[in-house]
Amino acid sequence: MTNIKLEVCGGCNAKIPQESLETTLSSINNYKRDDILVGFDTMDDAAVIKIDEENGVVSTMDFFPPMVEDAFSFGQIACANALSDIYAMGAEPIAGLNIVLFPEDYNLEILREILRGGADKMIEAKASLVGGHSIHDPKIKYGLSITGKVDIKKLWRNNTVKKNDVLILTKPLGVTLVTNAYSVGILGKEELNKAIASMTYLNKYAKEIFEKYRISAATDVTGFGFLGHLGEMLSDKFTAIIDSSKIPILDGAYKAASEFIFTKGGQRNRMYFEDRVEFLKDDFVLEEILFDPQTSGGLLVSINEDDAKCAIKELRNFGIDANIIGKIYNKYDKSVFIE
Ligand SMILES: Nc1ncnc2c1ncn2[C@@H]1O[C@H](COP(=O)(O)OP(=O)(O)OP(=O)(O)O)[C@@H](O)[C@H]1O
Ligand SMILES: [Mg+2]
Repeated sequence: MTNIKLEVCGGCNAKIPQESLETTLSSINNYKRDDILVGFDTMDDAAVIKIDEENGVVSTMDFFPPMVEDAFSFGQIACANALSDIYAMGAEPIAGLNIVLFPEDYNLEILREILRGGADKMIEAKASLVGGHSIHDPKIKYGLSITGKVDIKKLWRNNTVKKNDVLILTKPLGVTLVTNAYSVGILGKEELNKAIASMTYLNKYAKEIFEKYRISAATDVTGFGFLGHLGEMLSDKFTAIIDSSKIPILDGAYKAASEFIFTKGGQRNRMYFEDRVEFLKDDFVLEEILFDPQTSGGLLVSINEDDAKCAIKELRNFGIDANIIGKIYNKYDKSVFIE
């Protein structure tokens, strides 16, 4: 154990914005193999390689700077976040490689704690750590590349929502607002600990429940915020009407946004997406929460309306505070309406 506190500067708030990523990637030449089922062109959560008519290999990587001071918790969060993209594809994680950037003059006890945190979540996921890569760098960054497997007929893509489906979100929003508000003394340990508990919670459990139902599309809500990731799901073909009163929100997030704890990532997300959304309510604080970048956020799924009530019941019985938060319609002038 170490009591040394990490410098907090990141999580998914550190991600390069959606627009910059899309324009940069679209200009890169790429060799197209027939067995690549999902690449980066649809901005999905992970890549999928077809092995045969039934089996696919799923591959993803994620790393970022710390968003909490405690090294063990940071390791847990980074690993839960990396695993999450596998669950968002409806897949099962098999193996992980650690990605470590660590300052030359830092106490190695800190690194051990970060790696212990990551290993703890790999064990919970029943996935094996099989290696990694470690270099010196002026700022700590940690994450994993995860490989998983999937039945390709049951693969969940991010942009295949169906009209009349409803949307379920499995974790509360507001983690970057809460962690930033804690850093400047506006919120206390109680709110921070709830945010950490949410970020370390594996999406494995929600995924295993959703597998029993008709899911047409899924993603995890991370750096581009709830609205950015919802936008990827809708592409330019569908519109969602969201009932904001049903959106789960972390304790303290509303207070943080009311006290003008605006995050850089949240402002970037707003600039990218605000033209596609109509807020039917006058609530600027709620808007900030919907644009807030999430680290290790919940699954956002598009599910058959007839299945949704049973799925919600099962999620709640399991202790996951999920709600039906909206519905999918044919494309209207805006992509999202917030009621
Ligand atoms: N430098 C890069 N080169 C090629 N593809 C990239 C690069 N950075 C991101 N991508 C791809 O862009 C898409 C969107 O990336 P992004 O990191 O937002 O997805 P994600 O892994 O679902 O995010 P998160 O881990 O926050 O859930 C993914 O398909 C990802 O593989
Ligand atoms: Mg993702």
